[in-house]
Amino acid sequence: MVDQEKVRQAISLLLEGIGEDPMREGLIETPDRVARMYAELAGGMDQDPATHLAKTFAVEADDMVIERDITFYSLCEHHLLPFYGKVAIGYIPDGRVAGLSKLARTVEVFARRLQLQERLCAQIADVLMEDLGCRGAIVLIEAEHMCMTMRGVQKPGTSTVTCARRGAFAEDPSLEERFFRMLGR
Ligand SMILES: Nc1nc2c(ncn2[C@@H]2O[C@H](COP(=O)(O)OP(=O)(O)OP(=O)(O)O)[C@@H](O)[C@H]2O)c(=O)[nH]1
Ligand SMILES: [Zn+2]
Repeated sequence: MVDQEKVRQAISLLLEGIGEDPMREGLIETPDRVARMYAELAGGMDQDPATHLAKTFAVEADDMVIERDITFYSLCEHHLLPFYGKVAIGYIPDGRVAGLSKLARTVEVFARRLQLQERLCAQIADVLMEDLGCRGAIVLIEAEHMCMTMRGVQKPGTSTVTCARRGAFAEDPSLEERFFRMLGR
């Protein structure tokens, strides 16, 4: 749970720290705005991803389901700067499928917190295995990290690709190949 009062105090101090006057007109409401912003950007910490995957639909076939180009925005835990990009999820159902929107909602739960791209990828794959109860899951994330573009090493255009494979996808490389073929990669 984001303690908005603490964030307000911290932002006021931060403004002083960078040599600003937190009482000047343009900044007077900034601590409050930023506190509300963090409640939104870190709001995933209060959510249980299992709730989105609790409701499922029975299916006869166990064909691969892919949802691609799920846009996300997260914050890197090292610099508190955004990293953002797209997620592709593939899974092999075990008799039940999730509502399509619930995959994107699951991404949101884990993206809306301080993250590492690798952990974001792994958490999505794990929850699909545990809470959807599928036979296999694969999660591919391609993202740009602002801590690598606007500061530090300053390499705009660099993208980081991570992939987590679970269950059938970890055991059978042909499934992974099919996933990438279906994505057109
Ligand atoms: N593996 C991984 N690294 C990340 C992620 N986001 C940011 N980083 C990296 O975290 C590292 C932190 O390195 P440090 O040396 O502790 O911090 P720094 O001095 O600010 O590093 P520079 O970014 O190289 O200036 C950097 O290499 C970032 O690129 C992520 O999602 N996954
Ligand atoms: Zn970073």
